[in-house]
Amino acid sequence: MRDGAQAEGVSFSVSDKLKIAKKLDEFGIDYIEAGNPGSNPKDVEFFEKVKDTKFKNAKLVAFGSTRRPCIKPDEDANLTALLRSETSVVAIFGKSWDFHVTEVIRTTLDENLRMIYDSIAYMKKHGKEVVFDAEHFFDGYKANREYALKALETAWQAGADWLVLCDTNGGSFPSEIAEIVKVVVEKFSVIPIGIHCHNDGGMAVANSIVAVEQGVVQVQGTFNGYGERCGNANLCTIIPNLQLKRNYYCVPQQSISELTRVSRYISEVANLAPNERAPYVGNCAFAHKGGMHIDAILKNPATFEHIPPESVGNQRRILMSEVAGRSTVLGKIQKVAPWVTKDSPEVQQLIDNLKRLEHEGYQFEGAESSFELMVRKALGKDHKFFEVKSFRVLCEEPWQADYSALAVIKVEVNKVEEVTAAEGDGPVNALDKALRKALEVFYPQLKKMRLTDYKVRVLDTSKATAAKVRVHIESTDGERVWGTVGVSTNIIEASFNALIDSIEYFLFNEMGM
Ligand SMILES: CC(=O)SCCNC(=O)CCNC(=O)[C@H](O)C(C)(C)COP(=O)(O)OP(=O)(O)OC[C@H]1O[C@@H](n2cnc3c(N)ncnc32)[C@H](O)[C@@H]1OP(=O)(O)O
Ligand SMILES: CC(=O)C(=O)O
Repeated sequence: MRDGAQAEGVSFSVSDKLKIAKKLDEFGIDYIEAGNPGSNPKDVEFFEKVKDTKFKNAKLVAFGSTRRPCIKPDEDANLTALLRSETSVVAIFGKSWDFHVTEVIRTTLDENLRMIYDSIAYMKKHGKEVVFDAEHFFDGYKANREYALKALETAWQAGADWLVLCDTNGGSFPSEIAEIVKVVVEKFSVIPIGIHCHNDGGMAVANSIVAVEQGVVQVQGTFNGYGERCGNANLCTIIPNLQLKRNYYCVPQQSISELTRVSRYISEVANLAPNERAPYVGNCAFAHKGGMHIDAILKNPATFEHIPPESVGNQRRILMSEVAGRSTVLGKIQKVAPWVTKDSPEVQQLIDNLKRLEHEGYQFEGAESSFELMVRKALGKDHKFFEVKSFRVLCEEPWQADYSALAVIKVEVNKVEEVTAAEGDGPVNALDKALRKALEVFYPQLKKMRLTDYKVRVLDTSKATAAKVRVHIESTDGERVWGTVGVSTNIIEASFNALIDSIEYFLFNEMGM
């Protein structure tokens, strides 16, 4: 929570932090580095408020630096703030790279060692469990091995309970990490060692895992890999890798199946879109698109899945597209016509249609309801709920009216006509409102349905404003979510077709057809 909050775009409130801390505790995280009380009043308030919370598993950790040069620990504002936070554990970060001592702190190498010693000894005197984060340890070791090891030794002599090796700039390779961690684990065999990796070279997860293989017993990371610059080691990848594949105990076994839920909860609280392609927990992690993959998955999921998705609380998804085969569409077709088999001629005909339409610009991935309606039409299982006899959309200059567009529509249901008009914030919005208003006269249940997403993609940009566009609409009735698609050179027509599909799909489901 401390390093995660250093990510660009993340700004947790105190109540966000309290919620996340509880969630991490329930999940089974052992240590939660919850904030930096010497940094800002929000973290001070968090540590004040969290005092009333009982945690089942986790120990809360307050984080801060060694004392400033040439002062006593009890004169240091940051160390005072750490004590005031009243956590049983504190993490003290200190310099272990000589270059940082002279360039950043601008003090002597000896004074930096005294800063490490004094700060840790002071915390120990106050009864704290102390984690020493050796900042830039790997770069420091490569530049001046003797000094980097001296920083660790000083922390140990001062009474640190943990020595944590940080790849602060995130540029190390797994082979380097493995080699250096091996030396440290052998040299400091009496004290537990931890690892803290940043992801600037895209190797934070691999670097953390090789460190564990060399004997470290604490991995510092963040959920979803949030953190400074390219982020920290992603615990949503490290935990299942270690626990499911290497039999290390990280969290209670039943928590592993909560991993996807916790990852998405934290992205929700952080107000960041979840990473679709994240290993294990991403929406695409078990999404199969290639026809041959899908055929194999349906025969035996282990053919194209490294673990069962449900073991981390994720789910398998089968995507509809131009690279689909008959096995992909069979399930959708059987929903409408259960007697159809993979070898039925209708299946080949529908897959040919799908590929032709994708070539024309449709994309059925995420718009599978439009495909289902196409199946109904092809198999004669269609139903005409309504007919749109005509519509007209008028656009006005927005600065001359509250609404910028007006739509008039005439629909017919069971030979009864209804004409309505509606204003909207643009032509598509006006058309959507007018269509619903007219249809709600016959189908009041449409009041439950609403649009949740509307996306337009220009397909052939070289034709500029004459280009074909694809419109994707996502709708919900509060319980289900479904997607539909429309393609045309006219954006209103493309939107209209996607809207009509969305309403028809809803009505089929409402009527249980
Ligand atoms: C690798 C990491 O992620 S470590 C954690 C980094 N996190 C953060 O920086 C977020 C929290 N930081 C802050 O809120 C602020 O930087 C504060 C409150 C801690 C300090 O603010 P300021 O006193 O205004 O200093 P400023 O941020 O400009 O500079 C950092 C100071 O910390 C000093 N410093 C850096 N590392 C250490 C260390 N390990 N031990 C002691 N002092 C250190 C620097 O030398 C510099 O001191 P100087 O002003 O005498 O040159
Ligand atoms: C301590 C810390 O956050 C780092 O070295 O990256």
